Amino acid sequence: MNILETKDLLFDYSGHKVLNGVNLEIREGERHAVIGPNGAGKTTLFNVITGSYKPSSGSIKFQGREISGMKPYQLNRMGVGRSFQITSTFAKQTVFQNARMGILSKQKVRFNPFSKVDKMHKITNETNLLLEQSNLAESADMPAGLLSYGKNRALEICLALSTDPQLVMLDEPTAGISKDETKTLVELIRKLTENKTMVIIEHDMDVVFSLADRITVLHHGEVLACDAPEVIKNDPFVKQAYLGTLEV
Ligand SMILES: Nc1ncnc2c1ncn2[C@@H]1O[C@H](COP(=O)(O)OP(=O)(O)OP(=O)(O)O)[C@@H](O)[C@H]1O
Repeated sequence: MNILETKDLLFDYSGHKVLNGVNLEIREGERHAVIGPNGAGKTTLFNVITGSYKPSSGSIKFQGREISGMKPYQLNRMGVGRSFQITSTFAKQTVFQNARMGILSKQKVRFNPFSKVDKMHKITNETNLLLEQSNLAESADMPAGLLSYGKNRALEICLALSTDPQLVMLDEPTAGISKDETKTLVELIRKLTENKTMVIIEHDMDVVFSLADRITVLHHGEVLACDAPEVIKNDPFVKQAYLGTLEV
């Protein structure tokens, strides 16, 4: 069953067509990578699916329900979580406070020191558990701005998952981090997205091929191919889109 489907999705920036009829099918429970050359429209597609941009036309269905045009917070409440390419954590807040925000929003409550003690206690426990699972427990009291870049990316993923979404969308989670940090982050992503559906935009092909069950290739705002990694790896049109050559 498909958890997410887009049909004939169109989007343009003041006349500059970026999504030219995207038909995407994401199966429930899979880890799905969206790849494509720079400027193919990957981030725009994410922004349209997660409600930051309204599509010019076309349909987006999440769990069978039309979500096109819904606001990001509505989609978040329905079970769609996302991370951003650019760090979106609050630098002056501690790692714990950053993580707690997501947990609070899931419970639809604001932090209030006068709230019932057991309610806040539950939220503190959940936050600590999430930080532990994300290997961030030791940095809980540190301002997020002082984390290493790699740990900040881990916090980013932790935030995307803090609302316990069924579908999590990660935009280039490993951008700008070292090979070693990438390995650690990939293992973290694998662990945290178990039993969830994940869609990831990623340029690092080692990450793509080690994580993805299926891959969609976007090219000039259209789906060029969608298949298992072994098939995509050997697709001559994909090679051409990436390398500008048809050598096989
Ligand atoms: N805010 C914007 N206003 C106008 N054009 C934009 C805007 N954002 C992106 N574009 C253009 O839309 C096209 C697709 O950009 P997008 O960032 O979605 O591609 P991408 O596949 O994610 O690229 P990359 O891999 O480099 O991140 C590009 O031509 C880009 O210049």
